[in-house]
Amino acid sequence: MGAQNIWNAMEVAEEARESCNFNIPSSSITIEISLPLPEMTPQIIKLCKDLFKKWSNLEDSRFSVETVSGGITNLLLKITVREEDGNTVFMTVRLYGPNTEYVIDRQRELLSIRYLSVAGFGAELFGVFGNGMVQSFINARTLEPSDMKKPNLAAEIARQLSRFHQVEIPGSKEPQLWNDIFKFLERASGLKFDEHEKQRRYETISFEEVRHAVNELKHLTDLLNAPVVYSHNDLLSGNLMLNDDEEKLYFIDFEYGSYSYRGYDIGNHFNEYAGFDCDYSLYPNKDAQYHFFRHYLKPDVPQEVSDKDLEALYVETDSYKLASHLYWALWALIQAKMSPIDFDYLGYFFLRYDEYKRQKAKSLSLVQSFLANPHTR
Ligand SMILES: Nc1ncnc2c1ncn2[C@@H]1O[C@H](COP(=O)(O)OP(=O)(O)OP(=O)(O)O)[C@@H](O)[C@H]1O
Repeated sequence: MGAQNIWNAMEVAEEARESCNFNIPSSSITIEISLPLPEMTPQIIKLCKDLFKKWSNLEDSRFSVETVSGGITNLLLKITVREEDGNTVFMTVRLYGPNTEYVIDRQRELLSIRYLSVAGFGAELFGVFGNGMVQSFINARTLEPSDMKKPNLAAEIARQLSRFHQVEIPGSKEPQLWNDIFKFLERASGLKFDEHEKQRRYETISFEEVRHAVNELKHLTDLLNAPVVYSHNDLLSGNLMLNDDEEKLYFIDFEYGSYSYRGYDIGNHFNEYAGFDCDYSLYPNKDAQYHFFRHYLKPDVPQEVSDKDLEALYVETDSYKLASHLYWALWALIQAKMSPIDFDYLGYFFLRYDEYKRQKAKSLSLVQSFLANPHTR
């Protein structure tokens, strides 16, 4: 994962276009992400004119550019274009953050965006350029962590996730979870920090122990033969948007999407109930999980889901939630070294790894007794 250079977006666009037969405008322009907005604005306008030829003669004053979010990973801008016929177009321009190619496979992302947007998910892709992409602006509010547990919203997220998991993305259907975790582990275990304090904290980590944890969990979860689906893999509140008037829920941000285990996507989502403070006591209880599973497994007739199917998905989700802790813990270590963002990524590693250790015994014994009981399978 992430082996390609982000600057090969043109090749990526070409490949996506060829394989999907979609016509995505592309531009070779790259935009320096660290520029202040007033200096960046003329370059963004130039980019829009280069991508969308119908605007090439439109006056610059008809474009306005504002910041939507500095995100943890990217810079997102809102572009408003007032066309001469009175029509107004709203778009977003996303600039990839520096070094994000170490944890994000842009080729995989771009291909999936195309197919997911055709299936009705996320923003529409309008164009790609050297270090980013242009998409439709979604008129909706971003959810808060506490929204996700509201029964109506949880049911809607489950229904949408069920549909999302049915989308077929061309290419290999091999689950990527463990490949990604092993790649992260390899990278994360060979880091060196310039700052003494960071290096000291990093050296307290036993990678032998982490490797053992990964192998043990892989071995056990493999025995579950969990269904493999196209997974979002980062379904946190910030990636869920809701238009309250239309009661329409949007999944956004497919940067981490890949074929993976359905229980992983759900367990990862449940871990996000912990919110920005990482309060894992907010992980949904069994009743709340069953509510979600019913709407996920049988969106039209949730009450008809069998106890056996509920229990199986409960065990699957509960074991893969551990994999989500390991994944994001290792991701954080790489970010601690690579990301220019001032965030305590090392601290985040310990938060996720410690939570894995806290949950491990209970979750592993649950899956072991499930596997040992032929009636549950
Ligand atoms: N197409 C869109 N239309 C309107 N708002 C959007 C759109 N895409 C993203 N946003 C808003 O910008 C925020 C950040 O977007 P996104 O999660 O894609 O960026 P990111 O840089 O990957 O952030 P992070 O790394 O924190 O997840 C979202 O939470 C949402 O509020």
